[in-house]
Amino acid sequence: MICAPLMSQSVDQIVNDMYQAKAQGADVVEIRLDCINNFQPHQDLEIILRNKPLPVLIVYRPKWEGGQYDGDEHMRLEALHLAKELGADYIDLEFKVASNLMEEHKQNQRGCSKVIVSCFLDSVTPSKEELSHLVARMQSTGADIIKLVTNATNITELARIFHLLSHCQVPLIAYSIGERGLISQILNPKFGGVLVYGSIKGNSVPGLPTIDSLRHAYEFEHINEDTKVFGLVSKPVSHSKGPILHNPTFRHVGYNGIYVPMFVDDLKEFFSVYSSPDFAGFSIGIPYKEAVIGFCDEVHPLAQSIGAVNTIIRRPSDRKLVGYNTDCEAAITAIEDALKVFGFTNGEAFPSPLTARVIVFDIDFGRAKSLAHAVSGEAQPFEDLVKFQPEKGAILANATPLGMHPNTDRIPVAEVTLGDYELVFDSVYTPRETRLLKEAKAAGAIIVSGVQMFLRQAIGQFNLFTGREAPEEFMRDIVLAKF
Ligand SMILES: O=C1C[C@@](O)(C(=O)O)C[C@@H](O)[C@@H]1O
Repeated sequence: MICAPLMSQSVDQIVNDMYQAKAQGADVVEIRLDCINNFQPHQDLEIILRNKPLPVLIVYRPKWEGGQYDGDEHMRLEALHLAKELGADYIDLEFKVASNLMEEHKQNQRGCSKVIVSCFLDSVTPSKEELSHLVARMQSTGADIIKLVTNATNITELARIFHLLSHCQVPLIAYSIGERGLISQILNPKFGGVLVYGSIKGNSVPGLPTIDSLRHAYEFEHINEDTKVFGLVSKPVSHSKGPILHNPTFRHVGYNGIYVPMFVDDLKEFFSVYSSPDFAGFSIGIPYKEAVIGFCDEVHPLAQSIGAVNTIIRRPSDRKLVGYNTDCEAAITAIEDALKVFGFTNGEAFPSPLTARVIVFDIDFGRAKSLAHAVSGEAQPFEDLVKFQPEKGAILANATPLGMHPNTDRIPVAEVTLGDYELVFDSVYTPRETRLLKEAKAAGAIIVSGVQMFLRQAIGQFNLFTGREAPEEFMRDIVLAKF
């Protein structure tokens, strides 16, 4: 189930939000009474519960547990009792007070709300043993459902939450908030969680995905214990459009897979913790494409010669991590295809753009030299790029993240020279048309967006991930419609 937390300050707005949550695909709404201005328990609860279009979970969070209520504790608990009497489907009791209150709750026969005993740990996720002790203590309160939330500082902590979810005997809501915690929410149904939180549009709650992304980008309802997990290992990772391309494509071909963003701080720790066959493959993004080679058991010769891996699969026969590079062909064919469209082939076999004279600029001159050496080109100092005058008809390729969201006003070369390029290619794909491409188009150059490369590298990845032929037209249509 997806639960929408509603934190509006007025009761009218809450009623409105409940309907929106339903329309967007929530199964339950959580009403945060502590966020309501001048809250009048009887009157406000009656309006909310009389108008509920979905099951309602009532939370009245005190300041000592991260909420906004700092009034009298007795009145707070009274309001929760009242919510029960007035027909709340669930009420949330903080673990710190739950043991004293559960007896009272059980004896109070009015209303039939289920009780969620909750605990928020604003710290590193505890060890497996500590977590299971904590859950056992929470369970002993007599809770119907247990809720445990942590604030992960590293994606590897989430494995402990997955372990807890798959071994717990009582209904459990468990996840971690924040960018590093995101996959604990998305993958919840795979490991047996009963409920995750998703915010309604325009009302985003820090650290939570939106209902829309759970329903549409991740197609949450299709995830089950057999779902194979694929992820983009990167830092940062939230800009990636991989999920909105790979997930619908998995569904389209009937493959039980899910593709998620993985905010990774430490490759070594990551690969040692997520070593089960459930984690079947990875895209590798900035800044790890070179370093990740050291964690592959085998590397395809092309990727080896490039010195960069952007795709890893865990080979099912022996679980070995095998690294590939789908970026290289994607970049070259994106440029070649654009040149063909503009009639540069004359019906003859078209030579690769890389057969031309290659000049390499890099802020690290040593790296520029070694790349230039590998492609029989020449390196020039980065400082000279601003005054670099290309030959007429040259191709410019930006292979750096410069101009990528959020620093979209950056441009790597002097604008006055852009008119001298026949074609300008940008490997950046967020935004679709970078400032470099806009200026190049205005100067009359053919432009090739990083989206073209992104699509082609993703097609290559899909083939490797699934062992099936990627539905290229389908993927192209998604890119056209959604990017
Ligand atoms: O460079 C890219 C883009 C990417 O990092 C992403 O943003 O989804 C995914 C990588 O596989 C690919 O090589």
